[in-house]
Amino acid sequence: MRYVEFDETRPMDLILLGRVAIDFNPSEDEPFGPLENVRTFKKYVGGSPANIAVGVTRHGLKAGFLGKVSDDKFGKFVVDFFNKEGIDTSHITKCTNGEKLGLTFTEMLSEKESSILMYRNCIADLQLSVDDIDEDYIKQSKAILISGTALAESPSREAALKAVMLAKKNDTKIIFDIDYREYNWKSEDEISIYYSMVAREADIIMGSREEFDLTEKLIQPGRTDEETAAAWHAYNAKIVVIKHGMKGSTAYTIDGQNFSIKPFPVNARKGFGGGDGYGSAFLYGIYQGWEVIDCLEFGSAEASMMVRSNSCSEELPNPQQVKDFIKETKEKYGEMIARV
Ligand SMILES: Nc1ncnc2c1ncn2[C@@H]1O[C@H](COP(=O)(O)OP(=O)(O)OP(=O)(O)O)[C@@H](O)[C@H]1O
Ligand SMILES: O=C(O)C[C@@H](O)[C@H](O)C(=O)CO
Repeated sequence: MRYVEFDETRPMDLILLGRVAIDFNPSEDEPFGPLENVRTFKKYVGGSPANIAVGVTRHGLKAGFLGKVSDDKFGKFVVDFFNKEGIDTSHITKCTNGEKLGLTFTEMLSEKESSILMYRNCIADLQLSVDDIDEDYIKQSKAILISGTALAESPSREAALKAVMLAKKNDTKIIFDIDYREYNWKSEDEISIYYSMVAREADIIMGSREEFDLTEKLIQPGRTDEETAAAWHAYNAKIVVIKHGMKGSTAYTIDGQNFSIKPFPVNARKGFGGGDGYGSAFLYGIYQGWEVIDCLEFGSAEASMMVRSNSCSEELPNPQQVKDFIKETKEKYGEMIARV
C-alpha cells in the first residue's frame, strides 16, 4: 500500500537540505581505542543528509543537495565527490565570509562505544540562507528531506523553513529526518519550537524516541510511541518512524497500522552512520512502492551494514548488496531474524 503519492512526472526524486561536513575516521587498520592514540585517519564526506544523498543515489534515485560549503579545497572535495556519485550539485553554494566545513573526528572505542569530536565554529552548513532556496528547484522534485540540524541557527533555520513552505505550496512531499545533534543548539525549547514546526508539515517523519521527546517537549512531554504517531498523523504525516536503537524500530502508518523491525546482527565498527543507511534504504523502498515492512527490513539491513563499516558515506551499498546481505544473514540466523 502506498502511503505517500509522489508526482511521477517530476525529474528529480529527492532534494536533501542541510549539513555536509568532513569525517575523519580512524583508518581500517587502526585498532579500537581512544582518539588521542590514533595515528592515521581516513577522510570521507559526512553529515547525515549528505550521506543519505549518497545512499539514495547509489540505489538509483535522482537526488540533489541544497547546502552551503566552504570556499576552499574541502568544499571542492565535497562537490567533486557528489558529482562523481551523480548527485545534482547545482544548488550547492560557497560561503563568502570564510566559514569552514565542519570537521568530525570519530573515536571508535569498542563495538559498543564510539563518540565524535566536532570542529564546528564559524560553520559553513548553517550559512544556508533564504536567498539560496529556489522555488523552481523545489518544484522539480518529488520530495525534499529536511535535516533537523539545519534548524539549529539562523540563517539556515529560515532557509529550511522557507524550503518547507515552498514544498507545501508546490506539493513537493516533505520528509523530516529529525537528526538531532547537540552542537549549535542553544536551548531545548528552541529545539521543540522548530522541530515541531517542520514535523507538523511533514509527510514522513523519522527519528529516535529521544528525538521525538525533544520535538514534543513544549507540546506534551512523555508521550508513548502510539501517542506520538497519532499526534503527527493528525497533522500531515502519513508515516512516522520511531527508532529505539538496538531494540528495533517501528513505522506507524496513517491507517492505524504499525510495522516493526529489529537490527540485523553485525560486528559494529562504530555507532554512527546506522541512521543514514536506514534512511537511504527505507526511502528507496518507499519510492519503489514496497510494503512498509519490506522498506523497514531494507532500512535495518543497510543500517547494520553501515555500523560495521568504517565510513558513513563511502561504503554505502547499492540495492543488490543490501539484498545479498539480507539473504546471507537470513541463511545464517533464520528467515525471520529481523521482522517482529
Ligand atoms: N550495533 C548495531 N548493530 C546493528 N545495527 C545497528 C547497531 N547500531 C545501530 N544499528 C541500526 O542503526 C539504526 C539507526 O541507529 P540509531 O538509532 O543510532 O540512529 P541514528 O542516531 O539516527 O544514527 P546516526 O548516527 O547514523 O545518525 C538502528 O535502528 C539499527 O537498525
Ligand atoms: O555529522 C555527524 O554528526 C556525524 C558524522 O560523522 C556522520 O557522517 C553522520 O552524520 C552520521 O549520521
